[in-house]
Parts: sequence; structure tokens; C-alpha cells
Amino acid sequence: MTEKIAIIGSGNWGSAIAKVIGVNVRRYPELFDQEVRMWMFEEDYKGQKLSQIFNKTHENAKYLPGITIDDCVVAVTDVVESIKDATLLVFVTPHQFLKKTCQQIKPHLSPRARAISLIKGVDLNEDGVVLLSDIIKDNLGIDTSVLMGANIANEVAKGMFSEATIGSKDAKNAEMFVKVFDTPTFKCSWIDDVAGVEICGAIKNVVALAAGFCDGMKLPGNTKAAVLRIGLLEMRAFAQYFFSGVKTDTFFESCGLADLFVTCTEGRNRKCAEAFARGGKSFSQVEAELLNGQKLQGTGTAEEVYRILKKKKITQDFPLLTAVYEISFEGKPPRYLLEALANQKPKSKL
Ligand SMILES: NC(=O)C1=CN([C@@H]2O[C@H](COP(=O)(O)OP(=O)(O)OC[C@H]3O[C@@H](n4cnc5c(N)ncnc54)[C@H](O)[C@@H]3O)[C@@H](O)[C@H]2O)C=CC1
Ligand SMILES: O=C(CO)COP(=O)(O)O
Repeated sequence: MTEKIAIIGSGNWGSAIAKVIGVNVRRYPELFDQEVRMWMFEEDYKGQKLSQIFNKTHENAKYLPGITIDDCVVAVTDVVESIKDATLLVFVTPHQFLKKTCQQIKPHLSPRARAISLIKGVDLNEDGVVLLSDIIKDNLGIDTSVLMGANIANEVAKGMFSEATIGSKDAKNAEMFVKVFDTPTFKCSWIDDVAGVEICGAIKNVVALAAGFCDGMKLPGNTKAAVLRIGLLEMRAFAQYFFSGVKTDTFFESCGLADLFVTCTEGRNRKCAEAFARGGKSFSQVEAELLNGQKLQGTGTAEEVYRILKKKKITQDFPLLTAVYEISFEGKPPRYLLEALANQKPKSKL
């Protein structure tokens, strides 16, 4: 029996990963159903429906222009229709739309369904931090893996060599997802540290805001390098404070150091934070002006991270993550980042 893949989300990364999936669906016809449905949140684009343009041209004209995706991928605007008979669900919506999507599809799942989350973010409950993969797992009652890595969508879509880390507790599902994603130019490895992989993907977006502040202030390379190093330590400290069993080695996979580096040099969070630090505009203004409908994930994560650090009374152990929140939302000037880092206590080594 073949596996049927559904892609839930079709933004910049959703469309790029659809390109990768299209390659492997054609490569393994004995393994995969030859139609992949991709849920597309319908929008008008230059007077036409985005989904109609996609199904005619096989290009996401708004979120990934210039890239042709295999015609096995079909845009479907009804989320329930998009997962019909699907056994492998690839979640790639921005974080803010995840819970509603889970509620909508829950009654319609195939009994064979398993999921993987490509979404970079975290959630909170009364006790602490909640993984987005756990939101999917608990709401839908299905095994859920994660895929994170140094994956600027446009570069992956162009077939530029990239790596990714799959985090999964289930070896069989992990091996299946490697088949779904691994290509000669998109190398996927898997480890069982799901929380470590996912927290890397979420928190590096907050560090990238700090890197963007450095660029906005025209600070030199040494300072930005210090921000990356301290940021990596805080990513690890955060993951290990909230989740048991998170391994230090995970931070040297693509999901860790590599994603931190690329997001701090090329990502949207960095770019918007640079514009914010130049002054005069809020993050929502900058996002609307620079991203053409794409969504920043780091600012929401910064707020969530700060709320939980404050609740647990441990902000002093996370000076960088705390300063990013205070600069972004409490009116502290970007230069406060340097003050916060200069006052930090020496930390344990990686
Ligand atoms: N773009 C990238 O290079 C990468 C992104 N990611 C992660 O992938 C996740 C998805 O991001 P992207 O694909 O880049 O999205 P995006 O930011 O490019 O696009 C936003 C998406 O949200 C949809 N949308 C807008 N309003 C909506 C609503 N009310 N309900 C549902 N959907 C709505 C839009 O149609 C669009 O598909 C994020 O968590 C991001 O951090 C991960 C790796 C790389
Ligand atoms: O996650 C990413 C690269 O791996 C993309 O980061 P941005 O959302 O900052 O563009």
C-alpha cells in the first residue's frame, strides 16, 4: 500500500518543500501515491486566485515566484479536502494558524496518518513550554516528528546544497520521512532528540532578531559573533531547562549551529530586526512593509519565551533572549543589547 502525502501550508517554505517532495514522489512511485495535495490558504493575487494560478503554472506566484514544482503537487483550498486519505501529514503553516488547522482536520484523519512539523515556534501552557509537535500529536492523537535545519526556502527550492535534521521517536516513521525529504541536494539525517531539534528551530529565530539589531546598529563582526555564541548557549540552556534528555550534540546538527548561522546572516527575522533597529517603526509595520505577506516567527516566539522566563523567575540566566524582548516590545533602545550582554555572568561551556 502506498503512502499519500499532504502538505498543510503553502507559504515560502511550504512551497519550497513541495518542490523537494515532488522530486521524491516521482523517484519512489512504489512508495508514494502520485498525487500530493497541498493546502493553500486562498488569496487574490494580481486579480486571480492564487490556487488557480498554482494549478495552471505549478508555481506559487506570491510566496515562491520563479520556481516550478512538479505537477504531482496540487493546490487544494479546503483544508479537510487536502488531507483526504493522507497517511503522511507535513505541517508547514506559520505557528499562529496551527491550532485552528488541527481542530478542522481532526475528525477527518486517515487511521494510518502520521505527521511531521516543519514549523519553527513554541507554545506555552500553565506548566511551561509546549512543543508544536506535541500540539499536533496531542490534538490529533498521531505520532509526530519534526524537521528543522539551515533551510532558507529559496535556496532549497533552487537545489542549492542544504542539510536538515529530522527529530523522531519512532524509527520506522523517521525512515519514511527521510524517504520523503532526502535528496542529493537536501540531505536529511535523523536523531531521536525531538525536543532538542524543535527548540533549536524556535529559539534561533529570537537570536536572529539580536543579530539583526547588530546589523541595524552597524556593529562589527566580533559583536555579531558574540551574539551567536551567547545565543547558542541560551538555546541549549532553554531546551535543557524545559525538556529532559536534550543532548548537547543536537546543537551541532543542521538544526542547531548551522540554522542559527544562516538565519542570523540571511533570514527574514534578521532582515526585519535590522530595519526595526534603524528606528521609527514597530515590528508589525516592518513585517508588512518588507515581507509581502510572509510571516515573522521570531517576534511571537520572543514574547512567549519572555513570558515563561519571567514566570519561572529565570530572566537573569537568559540575558540575550530577555533583552530581545525588552527591545522589541518595551521600548528599550537596540544598544541595550550590548549592556545586557556585558553584564552577563560567565556561563558553563558547551
Ligand atoms: N521561509 C523559510 O525560509 C523557512 C520557514 N520555516 C518555517 O516554516 C513555517 C511556515 O513559514 P513559510 O512557509 O515561510 O510561510 P510564509 O511566511 O512565507 O507565508 C505565510 C503563509 O501563511 C498563510 N496565511 C495567511 N493568513 C492565513 C490564515 N488566516 N490562515 C492560514 N494561513 C494563512 C499565507 O497564505 C502563506 O501561505 C514557519 O514556522 C517558518 O518559521 C522554516 C524553514 C525555512
Ligand atoms: O528558518 C529559516 C532558515 O532555516 C528561515 O528563517 P527566517 O524565518 O528568519 O527567514
